[in-house]
Amino acid sequence: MEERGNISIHTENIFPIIKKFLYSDHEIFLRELVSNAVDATQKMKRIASIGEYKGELGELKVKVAVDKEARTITISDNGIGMTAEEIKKYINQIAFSGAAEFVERFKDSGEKDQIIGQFGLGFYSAFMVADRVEIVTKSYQEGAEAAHWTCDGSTEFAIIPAHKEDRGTNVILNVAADSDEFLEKERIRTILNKYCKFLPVPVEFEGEVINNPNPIWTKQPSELTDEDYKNFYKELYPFSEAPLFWIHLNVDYPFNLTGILYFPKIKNDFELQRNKIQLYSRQVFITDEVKDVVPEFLMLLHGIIDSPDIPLNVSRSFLQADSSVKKINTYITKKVADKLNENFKKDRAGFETIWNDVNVFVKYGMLSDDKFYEKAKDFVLLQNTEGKYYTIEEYKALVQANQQNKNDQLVLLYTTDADKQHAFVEAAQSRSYDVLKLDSMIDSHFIGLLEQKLEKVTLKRVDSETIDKLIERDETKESVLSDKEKEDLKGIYEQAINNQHMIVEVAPLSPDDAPVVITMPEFMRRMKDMSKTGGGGMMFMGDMPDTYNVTVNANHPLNQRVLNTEGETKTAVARQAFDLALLSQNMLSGAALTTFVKRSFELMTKE
Ligand SMILES: Nc1ncnc2c1ncn2[C@@H]1O[C@H](COP(=O)(O)OP(=O)(O)OP(=O)(O)O)[C@@H](O)[C@H]1O
Repeated sequence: MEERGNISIHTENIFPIIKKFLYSDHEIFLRELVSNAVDATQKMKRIASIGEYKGELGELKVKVAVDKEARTITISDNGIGMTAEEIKKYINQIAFSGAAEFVERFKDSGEKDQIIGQFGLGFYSAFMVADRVEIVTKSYQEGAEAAHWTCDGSTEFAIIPAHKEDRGTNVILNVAADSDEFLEKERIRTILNKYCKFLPVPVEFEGEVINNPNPIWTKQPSELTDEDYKNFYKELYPFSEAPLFWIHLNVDYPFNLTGILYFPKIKNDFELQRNKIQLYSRQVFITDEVKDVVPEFLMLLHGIIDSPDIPLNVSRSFLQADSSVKKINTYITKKVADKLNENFKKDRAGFETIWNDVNVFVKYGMLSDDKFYEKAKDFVLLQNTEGKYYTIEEYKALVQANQQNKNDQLVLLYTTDADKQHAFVEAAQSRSYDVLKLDSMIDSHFIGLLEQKLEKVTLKRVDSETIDKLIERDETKESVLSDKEKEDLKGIYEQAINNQHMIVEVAPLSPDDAPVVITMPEFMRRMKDMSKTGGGGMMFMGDMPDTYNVTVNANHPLNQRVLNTEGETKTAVARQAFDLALLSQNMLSGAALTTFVKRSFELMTKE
């Protein structure tokens, strides 16, 4: 006997609204229906395990089939099935009211783009691609009669008795004219691969099981070998280099979370490596946009997070404030820090070999998360120009005796380019100073962080001052020139250089130091760096030409010669000395270099 009825929901015509809402993400209908089928088989397994089902369980499985001729997609399972009464309750009432609620909540929301794809619409999502949906189902309960339900997405439905041998449910979608793409086998295969790859029950398509029902994150770490982790990484990212190491996440209180996070080999273009963490909920793929769920600095990691506690059906602003999301954030941060610390402690040499790959990530974490800083400060490594690694404390101890200035500040020297700044590095080494290599993009921020966190420590780039001033002592150097001679020498150089952005100063350095030294003060360069990365409200600095200090060494014999030379040669020699200083710092190029070479030949010819 056929029964017809009306689905009792208040919103009329939710179908067109939903279709419009989910326009960009129609494909999730398959995820929803396959997950329902998986749920039904898992419920069956549970019912059998507690002895409430005496019949044959069979091999629990979900099948997906496409019939292009008949224009249908069928999702079948041998799960618990439904009686006609249950269809009325679960499909007519629950599924439809869920869809109605969705429309009510989000129809005026400006955030709809963000929630699309994260909000599981459940069974109703079938109507995004089908103009008629049928359910043929038979409950596992003894003596149950099969039922056949049909609905065109409006609020009307029909149920008739049906003939079905086996327990379980077939959901048949009669694909709508505008959804032809879903009748293509390849399209269906792609969608299954995206969302269903790790569902816990075998999913068969075209005679093949398309999923891995027991992915390694659902197992205990003690059951797994390094090979297992590496193979799984390959399965996820077939084209990536092997990971450096990994963390197996596994908590069930106060929230539920499993997963594996891999440390990839990080290239400097880390922007490109984002969206490599996939979010699952009970092995169903949800999204690879895990912003807000995973701390920002951990977005560089790869892998999988699986949690039913992450609310998927809410908007982004809600997600940020959600307490389980916050706890998950804290937990992941802690696990990552602990893992790094463990690697550092267990195998210092090994840790040093991967430092190049993890340093950007660790520094990024220290900058963006205070709790991470507190843990990482004990294993973050500093590398010097000789390639040796030190922790912060080890390094402070190393330079303590020799690099304290007159104000009791420890001055840590660094280079951003050991080749270009070679003359300065060498000058520093001649005084037995140690020089750190801080040359990645993140280091300019990291330097600021160290100064802010470490007491009585300041960092200076080797070329920010002349060697005497780099680490200031109380001693004053005698000048062999009188004040009048110094004044004259300054005038000669100013005339020879003839550039208002080169500030000339005559100072008594050691006779062994270079005759002319060009430096850019640390604070000036940092402000310019900040303006380049857009921070600190220093935008205007970016447009200013570089200004340098030119220190003329009063005690160098060359400068005494400049003073004593007559005529044009005087300026030529001063200019020559200045150009040589530029040259040693890779600052001489183009026309200036050509002029320099010509002048060199002229001076040599004169001698
Ligand atoms: N293949 C199936 N076998 C048995 N029962 C099913 C099947 N598909 C759906 N149901 C029943 O219909 C109900 C409604 O399904 P629907 O997908 O709309 O919501 P849900 O699965 O409860 O929640 P979600 O929004 O997470 O999908 C299910 O809870 C289940 O009881």
